[in-house]
Amino acid sequence: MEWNIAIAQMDIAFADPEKNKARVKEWIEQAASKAADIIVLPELFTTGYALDQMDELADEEGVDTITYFSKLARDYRINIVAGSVAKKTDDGIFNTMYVFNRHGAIAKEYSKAHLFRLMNEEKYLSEGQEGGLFKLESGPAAGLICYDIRFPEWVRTQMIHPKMTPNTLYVVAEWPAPRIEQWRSLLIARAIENQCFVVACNRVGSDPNNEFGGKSLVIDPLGNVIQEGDHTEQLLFATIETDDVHEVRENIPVFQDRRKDLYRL
Ligand SMILES: NC(=O)CCC(=O)C(=O)O
Repeated sequence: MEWNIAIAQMDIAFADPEKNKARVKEWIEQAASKAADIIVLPELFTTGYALDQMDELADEEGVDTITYFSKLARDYRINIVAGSVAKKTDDGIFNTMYVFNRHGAIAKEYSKAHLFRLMNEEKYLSEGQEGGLFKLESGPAAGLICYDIRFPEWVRTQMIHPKMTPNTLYVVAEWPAPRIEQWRSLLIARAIENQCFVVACNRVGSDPNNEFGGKSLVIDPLGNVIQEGDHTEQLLFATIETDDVHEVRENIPVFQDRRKDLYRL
């Protein structure tokens, strides 16, 4: 299926959810006006890494995020990978991705599984316990949040689910500029080893602790970069053909050739 993607490579106003939500609405309007099927937003796009203010800023049970983005998805008939937001629950605060389909229904809620100590996440946030698989009209997909991409075993766990093999990985991030080449290499590796598309949205700009690197990417199942952002705010577009995944997997049948007798995954 031909699938038109928009990536909102945005700056994030620190600790200012209302400003960020208003800004994102504009990106969604623009993406929809250019016939995008889906728009992808960055990690913690409502608050940024205002971790020590999360008690006040985090969205109680995600209600505000669900109400706001479900309506936008429906109004603009666009699927939304709503990056991630801080979600407050009785079990702690999670770094949670919401995916809405174009009817406004929640297709997925996924909380970041691997917390990034270098940015103090483990001091303020709780770890997600479940995988990121979901389905849209374009077929099976999976969500990953930033540091998650450093764990190929976690990505592979999603890919070998008995009921569906994602054709696309959606990655949302606040990845700092000094390690941006690692971001690029890791994403290309995940695309090649899993023979799938990777659609990755990183923020730009800076907060009190980090400068962020942009370089949002769309990568095909052979590892070719088909769209790439620079380090400025921009709405990026790409069209992918999700059926290409089948040809690549037939040509080099990595999933069939796995030695399940030699390793556990
Ligand atoms: N927000 C994050 O998870 C950042 C991950 C990161 O920078 C890394 O190097 O890994």
